[in-house]
Amino acid sequence: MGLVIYDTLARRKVPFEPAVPGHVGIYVCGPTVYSDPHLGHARGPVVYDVLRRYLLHKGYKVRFVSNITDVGHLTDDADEGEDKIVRRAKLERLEPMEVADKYMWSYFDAMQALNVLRPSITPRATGHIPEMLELTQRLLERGVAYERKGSVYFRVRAFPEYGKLSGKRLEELRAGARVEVREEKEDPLDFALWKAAEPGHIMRWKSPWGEGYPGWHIECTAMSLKYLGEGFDLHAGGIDLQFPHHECEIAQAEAAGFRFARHWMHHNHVLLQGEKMAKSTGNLVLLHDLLKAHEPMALRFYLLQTHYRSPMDFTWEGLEAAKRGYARLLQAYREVRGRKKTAPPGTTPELERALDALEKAFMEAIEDDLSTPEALAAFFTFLPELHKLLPEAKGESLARAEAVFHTLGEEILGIFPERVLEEKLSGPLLEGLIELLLELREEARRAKDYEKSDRIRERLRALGVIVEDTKEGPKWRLEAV
Ligand SMILES: Nc1ncnc2c1ncn2[C@@H]1O[C@H](COP(=O)(O)OP(=O)(O)OP(=O)(O)O)[C@@H](O)[C@H]1O
Ligand SMILES: [Zn+2]
Repeated sequence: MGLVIYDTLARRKVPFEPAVPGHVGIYVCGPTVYSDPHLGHARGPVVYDVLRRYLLHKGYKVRFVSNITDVGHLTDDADEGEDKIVRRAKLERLEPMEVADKYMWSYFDAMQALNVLRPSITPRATGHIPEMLELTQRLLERGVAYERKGSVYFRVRAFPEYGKLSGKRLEELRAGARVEVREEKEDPLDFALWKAAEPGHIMRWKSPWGEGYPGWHIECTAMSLKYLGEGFDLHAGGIDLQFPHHECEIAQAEAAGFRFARHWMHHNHVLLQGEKMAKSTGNLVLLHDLLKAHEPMALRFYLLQTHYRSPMDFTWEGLEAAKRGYARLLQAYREVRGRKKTAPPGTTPELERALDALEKAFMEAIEDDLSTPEALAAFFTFLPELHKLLPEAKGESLARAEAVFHTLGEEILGIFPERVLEEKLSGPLLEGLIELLLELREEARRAKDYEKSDRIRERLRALGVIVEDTKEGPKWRLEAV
């Protein structure tokens, strides 16, 4: 495979070679489902969807695991604070699982609209408590974890490689660490694997150390190892997860004696007015609002216009520009399809050469650390050439052009689902056409051309549109059945 990715752990671009030939295992940290998703939540799924689509195109079998966090993610991302789901449940007066389901489906709906392939497995944290308990137990047995008052903490001191992913140094972290209110930890850097449930805490499970609930980091270690096995190919997520979440995931897995992910990828944030778009701060644009008002594929195109490792500043002007760019591309694809139907047989050598150049530039871009902006640029370099050649283009070359649009645009980038190619007449257009026919019919009646006015009414009736002449003029309705 020619793919090279920037591996956060190696701190450089490395060839992406799966451990088992022909198979790729990917784990992407999914959302904590306590509110509706914002645009930032779509970036990772769309980026890793392109990676997955590229691998599928290359013939790999891909197992793509992306979890749902429905317990254990606390409000301050550390070991204090309230569970995000529980807090929302109190606010909305719902069961915690009602909150989780409500926002999980809200997230899935948005992902479907964005043409993101469904994960092969979507494990929920609450469905994997036994696996987390087993891993915690194993860490205790190996002396890298300890129990205090029903909670179990990971002993960071016992894992000298802690910090290798984020490049953070233990002394600096320790100097900057908050001193915990409860003096349970041996070291402020230690983190919870299991937390004792306080009286009244709703989400709780039985454990060897009393009733409690899991820490956020242990979820992903347990679920990724369960479904992808030791030494799986890729673990990915947003850069905010690099530390502490992913650093802790590595510590838990490796201190337990398991080989963990071979490669790590992190996508940068979507920003709004220079700040991270985030539900916790309310600095956001909701995905559902965007998807209602704008073509979802233009939104996907917008996300892909920035390289995943660069921050992306969301602006309304940027979105409008992306819509125009996407429309140009889609229009060209539709024209190719239209012309192909009537074109004479044969090939057009210049078009063949332009397609060769497009395919080469596109694949080089994707294989160079998933450079979707350059892959899109390759299309825009191709467009003027295409428009020049279209009027004279021959059938076989047009058929190839259509296939190239499909392979690169839909199979790999996922921006041309069947839906956008159908040039369907929509409601407002059809209503306008009926109104226009009724106007012409009125003109015919005024000119006493009854043969024409009756013909219009009969033809409409045959199509299921009933025209009635009333005192206020002609009215129309659709036949009930
Ligand atoms: N603005 C953003 N841009 C890109 N990715 C984001 C952004 N915000 C969150 N993510 C990513 O979305 C995934 C799910 O995030 P999660 O639900 O844990 O977010 P959160 O931290 O609870 O919410 P938020 O950060 O919005 O307050 C993570 O991989 C995270 O990195
Ligand atoms: Zn995770």
